[in-house]
Amino acid sequence: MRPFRIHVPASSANIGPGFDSLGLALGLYLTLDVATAETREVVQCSPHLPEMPTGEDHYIFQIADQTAARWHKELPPCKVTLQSDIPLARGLGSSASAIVAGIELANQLCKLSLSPEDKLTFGNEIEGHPDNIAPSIFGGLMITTIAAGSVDWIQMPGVDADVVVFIPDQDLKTAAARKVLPTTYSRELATAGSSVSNVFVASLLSGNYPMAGKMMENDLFHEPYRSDLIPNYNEIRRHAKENGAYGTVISGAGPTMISLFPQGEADAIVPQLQRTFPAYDIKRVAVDSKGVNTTWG
Ligand SMILES: Nc1ncnc2c1ncn2[C@@H]1O[C@H](COP(=O)(O)OP(=O)(O)OP(=O)(O)O)[C@@H](O)[C@H]1O
Ligand SMILES: N[C@@H](CCO)C(=O)O
Repeated sequence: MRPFRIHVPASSANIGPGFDSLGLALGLYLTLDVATAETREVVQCSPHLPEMPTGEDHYIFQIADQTAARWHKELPPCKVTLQSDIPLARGLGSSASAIVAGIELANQLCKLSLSPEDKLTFGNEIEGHPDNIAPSIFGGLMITTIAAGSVDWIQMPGVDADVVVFIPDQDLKTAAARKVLPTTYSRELATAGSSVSNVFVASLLSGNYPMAGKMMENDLFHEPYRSDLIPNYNEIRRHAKENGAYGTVISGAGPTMISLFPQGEADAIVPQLQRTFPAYDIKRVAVDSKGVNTTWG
């Protein structure tokens, strides 16, 4: 087998009112270098990948095994060297990137010829919602739903804005951040919340970013319940707005926050934001437009 490399982008889900539906692929990557070996082995070379099982039990191998089994194949042994720019449990889709990596690993090793739709459907079954899985597979801005009985999606190439992330030095597991959400919403709230989401997506499509920013900051489905879990939630939103941001929201389930700024303006503003919030890693990140990508050595 020729060695190969799998590149999977990070993602930011929800983007405010698009709870469990919207996700943007980001130019931070989980990278797997895969080579022939007698037994399974994982070598991790990144501070973002802390203590984890390095053999049979590694999460990515578990997903690859499930994928192979689903298509009636067995995963052959291999050595995987992992590198990652994606901090774990920060709201940047690390779990989805690991799931997509496992699916793609099985796809290549077992020659499954999976389509992007196959990967999305299976990845969504594992993660339970498609808003991180879809951008990690396709790239760009993904608008998804599972409400019509399948995973249906529309892809936009990206956003005409600069994306800035505020990554705190603490984690928040998605499961914990989902526990604080209501199990049901009234018709009044669901109507209002989905109307905000409708206007948000329409604003992005029509290029009305001031309106998009206003809608971003008016989510009714998750942000009001999670804001107390997010350090400096109000301060970051206010400060970003004072410095020209269209809008700032929780990235995924948090605790990272993400802002959209007018295109070309973020690089000048980031140093000032970093001085105000020194405990954070604040940076402009590109939007990834390719999604999961395999290259052969
Ligand atoms: N590269 C990886 N290898 C193995 N396990 C991983 C990897 N990346 C993520 N995980 C698992 O996923 C968990 C984090 O998933 P979680 O859904 O809580 O956060 P997230 O995906 O980073 O954030 P969000 O879903 O809000 O964007 C980690 O604690 C770890 O168990
Ligand atoms: N839509 C998900 C994204 C994080 O996995 C949530 O907000 O819980």
